[in-house]
Amino acid sequence: MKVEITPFPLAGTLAAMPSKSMMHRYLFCAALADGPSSLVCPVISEDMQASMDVLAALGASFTPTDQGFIVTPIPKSRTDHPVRLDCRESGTTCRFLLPLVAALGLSAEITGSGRLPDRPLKDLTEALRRGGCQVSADTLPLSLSGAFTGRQVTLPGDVSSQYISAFLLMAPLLAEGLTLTIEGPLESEGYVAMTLDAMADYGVTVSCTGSTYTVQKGACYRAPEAPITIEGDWSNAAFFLAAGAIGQPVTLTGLDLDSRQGDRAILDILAAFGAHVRQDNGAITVSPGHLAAISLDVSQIPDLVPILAMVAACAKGTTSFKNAGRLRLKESDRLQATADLLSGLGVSVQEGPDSLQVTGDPVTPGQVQGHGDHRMVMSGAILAACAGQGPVVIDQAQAINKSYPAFFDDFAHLGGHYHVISHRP
Ligand SMILES: O=C(O)C1=C[C@@H](OP(=O)(O)O)[C@@H](O)[C@H](O)C1
Ligand SMILES: C=C(OP(=O)(O)O)C(=O)O
Repeated sequence: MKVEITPFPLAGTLAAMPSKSMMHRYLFCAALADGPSSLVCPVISEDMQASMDVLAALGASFTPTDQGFIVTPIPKSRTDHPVRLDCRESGTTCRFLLPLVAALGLSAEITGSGRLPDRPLKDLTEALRRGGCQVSADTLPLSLSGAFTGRQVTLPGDVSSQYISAFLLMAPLLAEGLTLTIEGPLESEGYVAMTLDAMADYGVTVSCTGSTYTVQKGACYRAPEAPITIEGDWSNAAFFLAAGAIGQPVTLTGLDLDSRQGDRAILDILAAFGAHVRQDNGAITVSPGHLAAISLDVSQIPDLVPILAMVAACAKGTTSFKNAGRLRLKESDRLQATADLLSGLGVSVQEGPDSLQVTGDPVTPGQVQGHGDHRMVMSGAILAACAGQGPVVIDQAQAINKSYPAFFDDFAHLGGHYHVISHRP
């Protein structure tokens, strides 16, 4: 899909959509629980659906309710036939799935699409092999068989936190429990905290000493009686909060200020740029200020970088993003894609191996690539609407469905002007 954005600042109030990352975690916990549980999540993105589909292929079932689903867990007795599991483009689904299949002792063919087959899995596949599994390759597609019999795992902290979340999530299925040690600094730490929170809501306590996590023998996921409501998504709310910083005031509701989501840092960062941030009875309003360049270490907040780079394009001076190397491992090479998008719209940008420097400049009209990446499309749309000086065309805009299917509806709700030029992917 190709869309054309005509400049017109966004303004008004919006409800945050449910967190994709939290939903993935609750889906996996619910699918492994000792009975059915209810998840309240009124909007389902493609990535959430990918997790639901692979869990359904393993035997879980999802019965729609008014606002979400009752999840009936994977039965204890399962077929031994190899299953085919398609993770589509969802890195979280894929990383969470591999150790789960191994813990269940199943055989599976695991596939993915888009950029997922190019994204790294090696530390995960090697850990599984050390635990006794057979894994045919270190990227998708791959086949996996043999039960995981390891009792301890060591994983790097600086490639993907999803590896760590994945082994923690499967640990309660192991008869002897699991000790997981993280080597080196832990990046994207908030995502591991989110995993621990979801596990705790399903009755599993993980102890942590320094960089070692332990799930004790006998741990077991217990279905909570009360429905679990998936909290608002800070990573996606960030697009519209940023619109508030560079255009006109925007208010978001449904976000938890005490959330474990690392991307709630968007508020402090926008304030550091010079935007005005106000909280009032759970509603968060961001209004423009005199934006000036800042310097950011983004090792804990990789998903915020594309939209923050758009804010930087509207700030006086040169903003630098450092420790951004893992952005190259996402749905696109997001450092290159961000640099391409900004330079395509006349903004000065310098890309380093793991850094980006963006200088505030007028945003010219133009045609840019969405790189098949939801966060690139949404970033480009916000910049074009709030700071553009003429129409901006973005291709592959259907990528938004990966995390935020209602993005353009919400964009229009806030007054944004877009029209679809072509429906072809
Ligand atoms: O666990 C998760 O839900 C995620 C972890 C992060 O990945 P990395 O830890 O690989 O950086 C983040 O970028 C991704 O969008 C979602
Ligand atoms: C990187 C992302 O997700 P995943 O790793 O699950 O594909 C994302 O949503 O930006």
